[in-house]
Amino acid sequence: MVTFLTTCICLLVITIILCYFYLTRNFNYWKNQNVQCVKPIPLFGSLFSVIAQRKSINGYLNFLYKSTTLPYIGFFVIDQPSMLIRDPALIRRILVGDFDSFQNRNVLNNKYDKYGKNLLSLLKQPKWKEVRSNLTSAFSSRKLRHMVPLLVEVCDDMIHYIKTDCLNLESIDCKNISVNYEIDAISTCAFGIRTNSHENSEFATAAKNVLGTNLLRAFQMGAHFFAPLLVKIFRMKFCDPHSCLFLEKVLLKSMKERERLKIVRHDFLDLMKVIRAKNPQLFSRIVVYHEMVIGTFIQYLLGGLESSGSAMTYTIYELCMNPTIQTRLRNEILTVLAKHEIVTQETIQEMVYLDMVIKESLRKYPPLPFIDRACNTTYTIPNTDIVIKKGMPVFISLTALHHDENYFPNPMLFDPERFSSENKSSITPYTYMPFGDGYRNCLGIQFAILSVSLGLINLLSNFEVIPCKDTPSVISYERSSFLLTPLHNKIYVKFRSLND
Ligand code: HEM
Repeated sequence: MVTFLTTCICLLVITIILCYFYLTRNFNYWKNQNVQCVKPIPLFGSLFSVIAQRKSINGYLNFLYKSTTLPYIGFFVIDQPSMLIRDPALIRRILVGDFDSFQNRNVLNNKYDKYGKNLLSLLKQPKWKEVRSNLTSAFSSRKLRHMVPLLVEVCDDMIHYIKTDCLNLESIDCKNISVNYEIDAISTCAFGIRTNSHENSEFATAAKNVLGTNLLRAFQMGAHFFAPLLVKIFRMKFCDPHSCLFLEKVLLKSMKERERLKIVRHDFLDLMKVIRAKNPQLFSRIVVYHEMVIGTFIQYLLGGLESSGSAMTYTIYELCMNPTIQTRLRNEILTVLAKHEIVTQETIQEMVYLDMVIKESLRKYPPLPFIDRACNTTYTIPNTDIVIKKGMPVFISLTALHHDENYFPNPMLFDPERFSSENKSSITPYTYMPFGDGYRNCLGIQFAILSVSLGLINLLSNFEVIPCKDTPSVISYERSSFLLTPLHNKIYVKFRSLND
């Protein structure tokens, strides 16, 4: 009995020692190359504060950025050496000049994940390039022109909802209104599905739950970035499968209906038919085609609803806290609208101050607060001996760059003048990138700006936004989210009719 117990203890000690050596095998990687780095802890790497939920991943990258003035700093994602790039010139190389060495994101693309495997943002080369070039034309200026009247209808739903349900409320969560508006905007413009998410629809709930709202979902998503082994072992999914299944059924029903009635809308679904006809070998099986369409539908919702919804929310919040800016913007909107019978893309382009306000809002609050790339070759940082090995992730903190006093003096001040025609040329390249940059930047930039602009035009020409008792004086953020999500995912304001 004693021998058995001794053997067990010995085996346990040996296992612990082996695990220790395995988990710490890379811990000298940066030290050996004389790169400043954060001291790692076995099992957590440098991410103890993130795993313990003391900091969000965005908060951690921000902290790393501020902890040095050097062009880069090393850290460890569990056992994997990783790097935060601070220097704009090196950022430019990674995103553009040396893109061939940084074509993929660090996030895992899991072949067992029916919905996740077709998300463009998760795809790896060479499939990524093929899909991206096919999808790019969905957002051409001609397509966007067709979308304006559809977006106007969706704005009408939002304004109607606020007028009938919100005006006598003391506080209204403008995040919920903005996200509902964006769900309707993406669904109608890209897929011809007319939803009214403000009316508490099942569709809106499923769309919001794709990313998930609870801690387990946050963990599963985070694991795709930081613990791919766990994803493989436990066959985790990037998106919530129940919500995806619901959305799949709605989409397939809408596709069948369009086939039956021979409806042509020149939207994303029609574009997918053209792509299929041009690439029969790619979509030889209907299941593959459907998976691709559904994957893209979910990608647009994922890419669009939280980020565009947040962009609109934070802009509303800043306008609420800065009444002078709000009045100036409303005056511009009303003056331009008075000159035109209908709103078109040209009408929106005349609203120069609106563009400045949105840009400043995306600076102060980049909805996707960091971007990442995985090195796909062995890369030596130019003019140094520092090697980034194949497979190593590099990160760029958008929040940290956007809030860097050296690039944006008095960074916490909401000042749209930074983007006036006189001032914008003095912004250092690669320090302002709310949509990322380079070949793998955001696919939906123009659509995002169009939908946020139209949403704000309609809100401000109907209502005044004022603070209420629940409006925070400074915004705090959720620590479990990798997006820039406000605390409890809510921001309260009050809407007052302009006719009062
Ligand atoms: C204000 C709103 C938005 C913001 C701030 C935003 C921001 C971003 C950022 C920072 C990235 C990563 C870029 C990089 O790694 O360099 C990204 C990627 C992406 N975004 Fe957006 N986005 C917005 C709206 C949208 C919309 C409306 C759509 C689609 C309808 C969309 C679709 C995508 C896709 C598909 C990708 C992945 C592109 C690829 O990997 O090739 N985004 N977005």
